[in-house]
Amino acid sequence: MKFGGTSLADTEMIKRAAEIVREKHNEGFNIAVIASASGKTTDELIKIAKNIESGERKESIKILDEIKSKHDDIVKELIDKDKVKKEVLNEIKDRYKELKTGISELNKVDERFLDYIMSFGEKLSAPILSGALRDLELDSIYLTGREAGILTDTDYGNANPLKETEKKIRNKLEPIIAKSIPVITGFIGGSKNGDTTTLGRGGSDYTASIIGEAIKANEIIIWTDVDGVLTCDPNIEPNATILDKISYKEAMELSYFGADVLHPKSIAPAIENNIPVKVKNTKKPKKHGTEIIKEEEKVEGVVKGISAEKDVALVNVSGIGMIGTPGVAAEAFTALANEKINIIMISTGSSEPTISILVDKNDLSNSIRALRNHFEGGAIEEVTRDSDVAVVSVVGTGMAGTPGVAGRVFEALGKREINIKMISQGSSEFNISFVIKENDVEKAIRILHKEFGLDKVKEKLSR
Ligand SMILES: Nc1ncnc2c1ncn2[C@@H]1O[C@H](COP(=O)(O)OP(=O)(O)O)[C@@H](O)[C@H]1O
Ligand SMILES: N[C@@H](CC(=O)OP(=O)(O)O)C(=O)O
Repeated sequence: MKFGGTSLADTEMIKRAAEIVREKHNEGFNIAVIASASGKTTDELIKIAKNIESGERKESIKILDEIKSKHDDIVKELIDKDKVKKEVLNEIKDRYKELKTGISELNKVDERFLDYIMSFGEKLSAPILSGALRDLELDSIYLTGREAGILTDTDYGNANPLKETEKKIRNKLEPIIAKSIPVITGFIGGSKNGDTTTLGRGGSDYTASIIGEAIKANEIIIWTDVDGVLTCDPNIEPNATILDKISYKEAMELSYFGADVLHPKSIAPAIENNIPVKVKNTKKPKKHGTEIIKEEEKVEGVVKGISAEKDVALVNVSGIGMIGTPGVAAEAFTALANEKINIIMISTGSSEPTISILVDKNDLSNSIRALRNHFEGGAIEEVTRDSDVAVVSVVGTGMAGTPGVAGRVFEALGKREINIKMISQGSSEFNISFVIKENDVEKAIRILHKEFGLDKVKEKLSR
């Protein structure tokens, strides 16, 4: 079971989370619990890092003090047993002192130190949730991701578990789970050289599936603040409806292109072992939520969901000299790969020789630099950027082999004057993704949600 930041945001929510764990335990299940940082703590920790960078040390200590007192207040209100309360408050005090010392000793925040700072949110919330379980007379211990066996590479900010992780987790957790309920920090791991690493924003879902895979869990439950995976982001379309069942593939596509409710990497470990992933609402544990499984359920409307990602940018590489010059695309990809830049989407033009490459917005400057450096003086005449873009993805396994879906998508958008800058459809045909102006995203999602009747499906969202 993984509880997201929204599910651990305050005393009331942590109480609910602990009750959910108790109920499942009383049904006879062995459980490993993964905790995200409480509420927006990770964002606050990033602010600390930014303040250190800009020399505002006083401000960073002020934010740290606020984080400490917020967590202290939760513990005082949440935990009744004096012994447990003392243990958890001491843990918070120790972590506070550790980070305060770290802050006062450093002037520059490199990516390694940023991971160290960001890890403190989970290091504060997980002991609290474990304490809440002990307060309910359950046997529980608190572990960091590293202590649980998550060993990663040193790709700070986006670390990947090493091969030996699976066995390490199994050896460590199996004996614990048999007699206790471990509460493990989500999002963080440790490298071989002893550094703390993080798995990418929203990465606690990934921790849950890494651990679920290692201990061969019967199911992985992601507890969050909505009733499940919805047909689209409910903040954009309030008529979003709940998807009872979706396939691993559909969940991967929706999360890859912006459905925050799941981390895109969290599905792969579940697929390997065919472990069902459930997404449920912490405030309404009795509701069925969404079940993510292997089997594909084709729905009548063909399209199941729509997602969008705004943190992207387009890089265009163009020049007459590219015509008939083999290997230009390969060179562009290599230049980006050498900088560890992930290519989200590509398209090529023939009348105007252009290669358009969609990358993460954070990678834009590095992409431009890498391509200009590589191609300067050669076949490429121009490397330009367009950061006023977003990618929208229309997903549904039933789309494969159903003619006319793309036609409907683009006709509906064309009629409402939404200009398409780039299109991609994989050979699996259950996903059409396209790039539009950032400002058009909300409008496009609402148009397509209606066009494919997604607002008419079963249940509406309730929070
Ligand atoms: N297709 C979608 N289905 C469900 N939630 C979505 C979707 N797209 C975006 N979201 C957003 O994701 C949020 C849950 O993710 P997140 O804020 O990371 O929660 P948690 O703290 O539980 O990890 C929801 O509150 C919702 O606003
Ligand atoms: N706390 C981390 C990891 C995480 O997964 O959080 P959440 O479950 O609240 O999305 C973050 O904010 O990125």
